[in-house]
Amino acid sequence: MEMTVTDLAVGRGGVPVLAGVSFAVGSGQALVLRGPNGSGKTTLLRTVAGLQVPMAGVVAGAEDRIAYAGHADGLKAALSVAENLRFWASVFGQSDIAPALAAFDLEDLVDRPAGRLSAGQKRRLGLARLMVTGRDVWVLDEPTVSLDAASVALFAAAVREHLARGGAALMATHIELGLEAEALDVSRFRAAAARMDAADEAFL
Ligand SMILES: Nc1ncnc2c1ncn2[C@@H]1O[C@H](COP(=O)(O)OP(=O)(O)OP(=O)(O)O)[C@@H](O)[C@H]1O
Repeated sequence: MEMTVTDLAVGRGGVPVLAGVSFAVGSGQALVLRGPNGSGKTTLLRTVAGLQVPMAGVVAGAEDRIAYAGHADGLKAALSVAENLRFWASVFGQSDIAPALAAFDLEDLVDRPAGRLSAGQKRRLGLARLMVTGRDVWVLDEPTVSLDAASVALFAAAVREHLARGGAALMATHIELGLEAEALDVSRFRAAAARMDAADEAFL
């Protein structure tokens, strides 16, 4: 399994943000996107995950294989931790939620409604959902936001396990996860229109 991104151009509100982006992520590999705030990491991840249409280029090899976790947790507040995970497992045709509960230290919280979890607990539940999708390619936008050091370590272990099983991960993060991951700075793909904007600002 390999996801290839070829000459991709992505934008927000019709304005090009990145252009000419090419990379590949295969089984057992992680690629970390770097770049300053506003450089286009979220826009790129959303496009790769199929949540928005590319302005040009192709994403191949990942059809129906991507599990996306973005800034919004997307949890159902009235459902318990276990019910949230069971719901997502059923959507993806899976049934076993026990490994996900264990991996993200959620076993003591199974019956608590998601709406009454702390921010870090919500994030752990949001990430645990990745494990019940059964999908190969995890596309993650700032997955460690709100996580304490112990939870970051749980997350890193879950990613490592996913890679060891032949999965792949593409993520934007400013945190060092201790993974053997390649890094790609998206700044070098900044689109021409975005550069023009910056130049205009500089002259004001
Ligand atoms: N909803 C939107 N409509 C129009 N422009 C947007 C929208 N969201 C973001 N942008 C702009 O698109 C550009 C890229 O934003 P993006 O969120 O992809 O960057 P990022 O690298 O993920 O930033 P951060 O590190 O702050 O999360 C920025 O200039 C931003 O202002």
